[in-house]
Amino acid sequence: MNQQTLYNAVLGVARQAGEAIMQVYRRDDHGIQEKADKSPLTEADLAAHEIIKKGLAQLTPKLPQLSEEDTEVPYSSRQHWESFWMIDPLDGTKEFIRRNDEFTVNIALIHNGHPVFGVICLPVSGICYIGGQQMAPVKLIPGQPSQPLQCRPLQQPVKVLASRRHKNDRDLPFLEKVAQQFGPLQIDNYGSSLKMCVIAEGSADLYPRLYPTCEWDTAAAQAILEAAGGMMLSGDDLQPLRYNKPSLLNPDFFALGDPGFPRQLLGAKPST
Ligand SMILES: Nc1ncnc2c1ncn2[C@@H]1O[C@H](COP(=O)(O)O)[C@@H](OP(=O)(O)O)[C@H]1O
Ligand SMILES: [Mg+2]
Repeated sequence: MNQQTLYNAVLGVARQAGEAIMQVYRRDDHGIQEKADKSPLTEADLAAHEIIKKGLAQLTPKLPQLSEEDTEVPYSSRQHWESFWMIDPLDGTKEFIRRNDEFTVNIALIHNGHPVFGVICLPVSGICYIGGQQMAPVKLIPGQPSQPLQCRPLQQPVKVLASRRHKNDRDLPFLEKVAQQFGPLQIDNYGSSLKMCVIAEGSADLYPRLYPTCEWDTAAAQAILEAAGGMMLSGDDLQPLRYNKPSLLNPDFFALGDPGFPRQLLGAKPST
């Protein structure tokens, strides 16, 4: 199977997972449980996980998988993986539970610690974002021609994206610094990896994430955003986020539509 055929087949797997999620979403009862870390888990997360696991195993039997719903594999094993699938079967579980439609299916291919391909689907609308190093990034809207994704140059008012649920007391000092340089900001809130997609389609400039996330929350989005001309930089070293680390937690990061965004605004971490 050539690469484009494989990537399109992975898109099909993500869409199937989205359909399974919608079957649960339409029910009154989402089958909510609590995970060991107190975060919620629904029947939809598990149904999507199973579909993706089986679908990717059929397509690429030799490639390992790491999913939010199956993180048992120890670092001593996975550190030897050159390529693997990184999966968040349902990103934005809290949005799913609150029924605001802002949740996504995320599948990324990681190669040597970097995401080289990603697909993100929004089950409610059927919209998908797909792209990577070997595939021009596009937005797929059901019933419409595919739309190329291209980040926009930084413009004023600077449009900043933020989580709906997770905030940090370092957010405000950081945003004040950006506003001092660029003037009043426009701030929009979205759940899930959708925030990076909005930057990739050229509708926003910046998403500072100064609150923890895990590698599966960002991998697919990073592949798509980078292919669209943007960046996802670690707050630690201002280098692109890396994957398959001993800890699967991401550092603080900044998703940028314009790679020329002033580094001095990102570099000095605001005091806590
Ligand atoms: N304390 C924490 N540690 C690690 N990741 C966290 C976290 N709190 C939230 N997240 C991550 O943030 C994601 C939601 O981001 P947002 O607030 O932008 O919608 C969650 O995705 P899931 O819904 O897949 O669990 C979860 O992985
Ligand atoms: Mg997630």
